[in-house]
Formats: sequence, C-alpha cells, structure tokens
Amino acid sequence: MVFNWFKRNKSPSQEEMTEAADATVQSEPAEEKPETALPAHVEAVPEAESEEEASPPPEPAANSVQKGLFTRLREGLNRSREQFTEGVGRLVLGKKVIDDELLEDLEALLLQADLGSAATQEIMASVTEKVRRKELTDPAILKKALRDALLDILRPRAELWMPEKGRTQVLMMVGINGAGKTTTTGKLAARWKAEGFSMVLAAGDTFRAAAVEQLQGWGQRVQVPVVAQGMGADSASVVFDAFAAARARSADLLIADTAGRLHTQDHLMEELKKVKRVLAKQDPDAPHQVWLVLDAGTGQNALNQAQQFHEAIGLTGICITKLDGTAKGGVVAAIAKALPIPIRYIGVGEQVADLRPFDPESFVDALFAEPKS
Ligand SMILES: Nc1nc2c(ncn2[C@@H]2O[C@H](COP(=O)(O)OP(=O)(O)OP(=O)(O)O)[C@@H](O)[C@H]2O)c(=O)[nH]1
Repeated sequence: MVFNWFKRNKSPSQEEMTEAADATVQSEPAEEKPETALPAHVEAVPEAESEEEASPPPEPAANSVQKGLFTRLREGLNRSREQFTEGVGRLVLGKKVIDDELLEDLEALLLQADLGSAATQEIMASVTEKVRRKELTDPAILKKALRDALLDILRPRAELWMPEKGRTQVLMMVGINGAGKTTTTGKLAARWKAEGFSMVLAAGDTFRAAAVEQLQGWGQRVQVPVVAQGMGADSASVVFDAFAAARARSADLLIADTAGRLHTQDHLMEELKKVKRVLAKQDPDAPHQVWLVLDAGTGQNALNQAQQFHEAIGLTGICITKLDGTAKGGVVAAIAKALPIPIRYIGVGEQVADLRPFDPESFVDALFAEPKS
C-alpha cells in the first residue's frame, strides 16, 4: 500500500499554504486522483488494497439495522436505566396512591439521576399538576407521565445537522481533556463518508502527540485525508492550513479536532477564539459549527462546562459521550433544560454505530425499556 506522509514542523505562512494547497502529492499520479490537491504535510488517503476493502459491507435490511441500533442504545443506557427507571419502579412498588411522600422520593431520585434542579423542577411541576387535577392517580402509570415530561424537555433540543454539498463548511470540535473529541471526530467522519460527503480532518490537538496519531488512524480507517503538523505547532495554523486544503479540493466539510482544555483555563479558551478568528479570514461564516463534546460521566460538571464554553466561544451543538459507562444519563435532560443548544449526537459505546444522532423518542424509549428477563 502506497502511503504518503510528509511532516512539517514549522507553521507555514499563508502564502506557503496557498501554494501547498495547489500542489499534488508527488507519488500519487494526478490523473488518477485529480482532486488530491493537498498541502505537503497532509496525510494522503491510502488506496484500498482490494475490492473488498474498497467497497462498504452489504447493508443489512432496514428493519434489522433499526432493531440492532435500538438494542445498542438500550444496552448503552443500561446503567442509567437501572438508576432511574428501575428506581421509579421500586418507588411505586406496592403503592396504591400518589401521595406527598412518593412525590418527594421521586424528586430525590431525579436529582440523584443527575437531571439537575431545573429539569427536576419542571418534571415535578408537570407530575404534581397532573396529580392535583386527578389525571394521574395510579402510581403504576407514573412512568408514562415521567416519560412525557422528559420528552417535553428533550424534544426542542433535537436538531439534526448535516454537511452540505457544494460548499466547504467547518465543524470545530471542542471540550475538556478525554471527553471524546478525537473519537467523536473519527466517528462522524466515518458516518458522513459513508453518506457520500467528502471531508478533510484537521489535527488541531497539537498538544497531545497521541491525539494526532489517533486522528491519523481514523483518517486511514475511513479514507479521509488528515492535515497535521508537528507537536506543539500552533493549533490555529494547522486548522487554517487544513481549511485551505479542504477548500482547494472542494471538500464538503473540514472537521477540526482541538486540544482538550478546562473551561476554567482562560488562556486556552483564548486559543480557541484565535482558531475561530483565523478561520473567518478565509470565510466570514467559518466555523459554521462549533460542537462541544461532553463526557456524560462528569454529571453536573458537564453542565458547567457547557455554560462556560458557550459563553466563551458560542456553541452550535453538543455531543454527549460515554453514556454507556455511567448511571448519570439524566445529565442529557439537565443540559437540554439549561441551554438552548441542540444536542447533536450521543455516544453509547466505542463503535462507530454507537455514536447516534440524538433522537429524544428513542433515547427515552431506551431509558424506559423494561429490563430483559
Ligand atoms: N465507552 C465509551 N468510550 C468512549 C465514547 N466516546 C469516546 N470514548 C473513549 O474515550 C476515550 C477518550 O476519547 P478521546 O477521543 O481520546 O478524547 P479527547 O477528548 O480527544 O481527549 P484529549 O485529546 O485528551 O482532549 C477513548 O478511549 C475513547 O475510545 C463513548 O461513547 N463510550
């Protein structure tokens, strides 16, 4: 397999980048890959070695895909379901009426499940009102009332975003260390590549060497070029360069990974603002999307992160990862209630298929699914 990988350790000037973007990678004949106009330090996409590798696996029937995906979601939310839904089941067990004591216990349960105070209050207000109006008297149907109240909070935050053909957009991925930015970048690239979009990835996390390698690994896996520079390079320069490369080859999307930073680190938040500024030099609308990746396991801290990142750089989307490793799935509702930002994707496992567009109905269905006997 021919695999071209040229590294450059200094940040190129704007002129160099424009020139580089016009250069074709030497060892790949231009006539075979007419659109491979990439800077010299771009990792070129390796050729697939066989037809089997080049063509995607056959698609299973739509029904079985849906079923499989729902099962994955359901399994991914196992721990949250045990904490939350089965907790509600235990609360109502043997109860004949919904009394104040039951409502108090329910409120405590919602808070324990990390729904946060605002979402908990809204749900409790809705349930209490139904009890007062005698619409809800049977503890056994409390789950249904909870499900409806939760959906009311989540539905306004479901907004699918897709790349567009015909213009190069930029999606910036931000978040604290280890939240899952690089992995989510790779999974999104895999998804959109399979849907027919052309992309370039920018290894804007120049702080952690492994992050660059990780992204290059995704690039090879999903056959998408990755723009990277040496460790410690200026992140804004890498992303600027990558945008030029993406535009030069008329890619539909540039996904820019960035280094993890705490929302409390002002100088690092300034660095993100700089990345945004340099992108806008090439296209005043760029970055078109800025998504925060949050680890669900951080619970209510995820809410603080979201608030502070939003204040500092303005978010247009949130991805909530690692829901499979935590009982704190309620944080999805806490975020939905507190911030007017669409929840784009949720992560319920390590596989590409485990990163799912956020769909409130299936999320709530999975959360309230009966335990398998
Ligand atoms: N179980 C599970 N693991 C996940 C999920 N999303 C990401 N991970 C794992 O979380 C770990 C950290 O992910 P990264 O993508 O490296 O995180 P990052 O935000 O890029 O980290 P920094 O570069 O340090 O900022 C990896 O081991 C991922 O495989 C998920 O939804 N579920």
